[in-house]
Amino acid sequence: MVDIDTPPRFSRLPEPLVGALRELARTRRLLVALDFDGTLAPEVDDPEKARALPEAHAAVIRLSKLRNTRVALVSGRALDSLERVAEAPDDVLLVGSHGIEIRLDNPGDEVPLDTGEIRRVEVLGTVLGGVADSLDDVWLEPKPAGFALHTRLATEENSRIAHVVARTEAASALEDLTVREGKNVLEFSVRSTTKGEAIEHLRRYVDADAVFYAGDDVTDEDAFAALGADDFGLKSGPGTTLAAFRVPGPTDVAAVLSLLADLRDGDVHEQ
Ligand SMILES: O=P(O)(O)OC[C@H]1O[C@H](O[C@H]2O[C@H](CO)[C@@H](O)[C@H](O)[C@H]2O)[C@H](O)[C@@H](O)[C@@H]1O
Repeated sequence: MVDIDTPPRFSRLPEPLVGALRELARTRRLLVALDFDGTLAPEVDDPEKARALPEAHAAVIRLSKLRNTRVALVSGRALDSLERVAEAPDDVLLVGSHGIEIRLDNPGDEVPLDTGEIRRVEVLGTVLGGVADSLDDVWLEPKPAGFALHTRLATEENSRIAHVVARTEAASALEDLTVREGKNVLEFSVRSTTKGEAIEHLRRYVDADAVFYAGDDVTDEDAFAALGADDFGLKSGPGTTLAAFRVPGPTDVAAVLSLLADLRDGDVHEQ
């Protein structure tokens, strides 16, 4: 590990953040866990068109090839959707559906839905499908254990109605649903796993001495809450957070990841 000045291209990053990153880079075994939408990838209207910024994608690949370093993507997306948009190498661990779906190194780590849960997902689909069909520009994204009700392109009024009616009708049709509010999206699931539980699972699986986590949305706060004193939490964008550090958005997240990769492979140099 070298300890020289931060290269000029990283000079916009706050000094306390860079100092803490240098400390983290010395960790023996590191887990780098990353949210996808709003963190690696800028937000777009069509979720299928979201892609990580090129610098973020390159940093993910570099970090995943470093010794004693594992990278995980921890997303609210269904696992198959995350696989498509993330275009990550096989050695990157993937967590989808806010922790419900997990792709580790070996197949068979998944916990399939039981018949009761499958039936509940079907009922949920009928109820939420009715809400989406009744309002312009409100649409339903299916996931294995539930649905995301998207309102990004809807008017404020339709968005408000969608949220109220969907919550009310889903609650009267099914008990004990997990409902999560995100950016222009309301998510319903028949399982209650969180990103925080996913981080704890990954920490044990990787046997990490420290964890780096970056995220932008309300559901990422569960992951930040799972971090300890030796870990590093990075919030992307505005909003209340438990993370110790914040950057304005995906462009700066990419810069932080590039610097972490440089520091971790002892290759910091003037560019
Ligand atoms: O946990 P994440 O990786 O941040 O995933 C959260 C949700 O991301 C997607 O929706 C969000 O991003 C879309 C693309 O930028 C945007 O159109 C939408 O308004 C956002 O809510 C995804 O579609 C959801 O399934 C994820 O749960």
